[in-house]
Amino acid sequence: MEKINLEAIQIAFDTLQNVKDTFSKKGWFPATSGNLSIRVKGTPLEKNQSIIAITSSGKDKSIRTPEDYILVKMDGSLVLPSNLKPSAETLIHTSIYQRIPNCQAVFHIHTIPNNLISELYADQGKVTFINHEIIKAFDIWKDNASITIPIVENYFSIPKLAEEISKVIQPEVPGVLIRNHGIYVWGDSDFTAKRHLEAFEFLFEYQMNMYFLKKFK
Ligand SMILES: CSCCC(=O)C(=O)COP(=O)(O)O
Ligand SMILES: [Zn+2]
Repeated sequence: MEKINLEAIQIAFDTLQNVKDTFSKKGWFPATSGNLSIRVKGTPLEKNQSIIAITSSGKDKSIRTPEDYILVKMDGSLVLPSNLKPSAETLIHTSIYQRIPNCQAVFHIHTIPNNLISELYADQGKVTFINHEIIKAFDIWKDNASITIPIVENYFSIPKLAEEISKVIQPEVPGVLIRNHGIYVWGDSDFTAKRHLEAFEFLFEYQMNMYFLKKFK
């Protein structure tokens, strides 16, 4: 059995609970969608030895239960025997931890704005935002700042989806859109991942509103 610090597990579960409650209040987990994870063990350099705490699959994420989180290894297997099922999208989380140096938290949500933007710009495979103050939330501090987020197709096979995501993501842009599915974001802490997610959702809502304003003016 893996040696894991019990205190680290408790901190990770408590953190995920706070994030889950906060996102749930924003309506960011419709119809049991979405999943969250935090690295519990292993430094970013020991990518394959890492252990993450991740949300269980198919739960109503607005409700707290003792079965909400589970520990998994980088191959998606459980650290301890359990009847609980980790997120069906666990392999997307583990591939992001393995691909991105310093990744400590990965959050995934489905919203109308992120789905609409992913569909509107799917043919380009990316969407760029320029000259928004909120781009500073991605630690980009310059005039005429821009950020381009990649968009991948929504494959039914999670290993295939994880592989496609792994191919397009870059450490400098902490997110990826999946067409008509949702967004994955990450950060070097849960605080940073949350900031990135809020900034992306702000940009998507802005762009969506601007699209309709221009169409009907
Ligand atoms: C009704 S949501 C379909 C699955 C999904 O996309 C998702 O984000 C939730 O999956 P999980 O297994 O993590 O609950
Ligand atoms: Zn999803």
